Amino acid sequence: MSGAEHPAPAIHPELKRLRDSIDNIDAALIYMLAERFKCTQQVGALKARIDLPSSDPGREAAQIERLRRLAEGANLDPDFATKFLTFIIKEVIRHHDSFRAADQA
Ligand SMILES: O=C(O)C(=O)C[C@]1(C(=O)O)C=C[C@@H](O)C=C1
Repeated sequence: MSGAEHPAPAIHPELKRLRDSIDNIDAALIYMLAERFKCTQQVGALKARIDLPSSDPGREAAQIERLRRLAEGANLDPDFATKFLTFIIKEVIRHHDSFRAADQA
């Protein structure tokens, strides 16, 4: 069925404006995450070179404490901020581990 027979319904202008902002914010998040992973990739290489473990629970605890404080100040749920950071760090540790495994192969 062609789009001409079923044209998309008109979108409310306020919903369109809000969705445009959401799309910009989502793009910024992607670019920021990509930059963060570029950094952590270098950290992973350094840690493999100087023989440090992939994870650093003390550093993570400090990061979580700091982000929870920032989240509270920004009216964002601190538990969500914790979950979000923990999710990202878990992926970083996976990258560190696979870098080390490839390096030792
Ligand atoms: O700072 C480090 O040591 C990292 O490896 C980076 C990072 C992070 O993504 O922020 C990841 C794993 C560590 O457990 C702590 C922090």
